[in-house]
Amino acid sequence: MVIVGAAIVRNGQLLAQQRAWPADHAGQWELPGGRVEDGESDEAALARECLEELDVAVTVAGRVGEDVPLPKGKVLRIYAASLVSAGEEPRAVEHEDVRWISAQELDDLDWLPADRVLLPALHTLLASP
Ligand SMILES: Nc1nc2c([nH]c(=O)n2[C@H]2C[C@H](O)[C@@H](COP(=O)(O)OP(=O)(O)OP(=O)(O)O)O2)c(=O)[nH]1
Repeated sequence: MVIVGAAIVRNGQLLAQQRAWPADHAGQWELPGGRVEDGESDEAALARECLEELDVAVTVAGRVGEDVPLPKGKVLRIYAASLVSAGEEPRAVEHEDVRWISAQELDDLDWLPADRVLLPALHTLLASP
């Protein structure tokens, strides 16, 4: 099963969201996203999840890093993305918090373990023009 995540970048900053649940992951940070449903493309799943979780429309671009294995045979797959309307402010619909993160702050966040594996690729993404 594929879990897709969106690396949404605006003005050199990455959008991260803080989990409100389950208890053992509450407070930890992740990228917006979720499970790809049957018959759904990765891109469509990302667009749907960003609308549900952040109430924003996104444009999905290329892959970021490699698939990261998750427990129970799942994989985490990240795509670069951008807001359709750059001025629109994402809001935490079902999360504790949502925040724009600079490259300097990236390593200091308490990321979910799989996301930590992707930090080098996320640094590369933020460094690219
Ligand atoms: N969305 C997201 N999930 C992540 C990331 N890193 C990571 O390990 N995960 C894990 C946490 C969860 O076990 C799983 C995604 O679950 P989810 O609860 O966000 O997805 P979902 O809404 O589609 O799941 P569900 O309610 O259908 O069970 O992937 C990440 O960066 N973003």
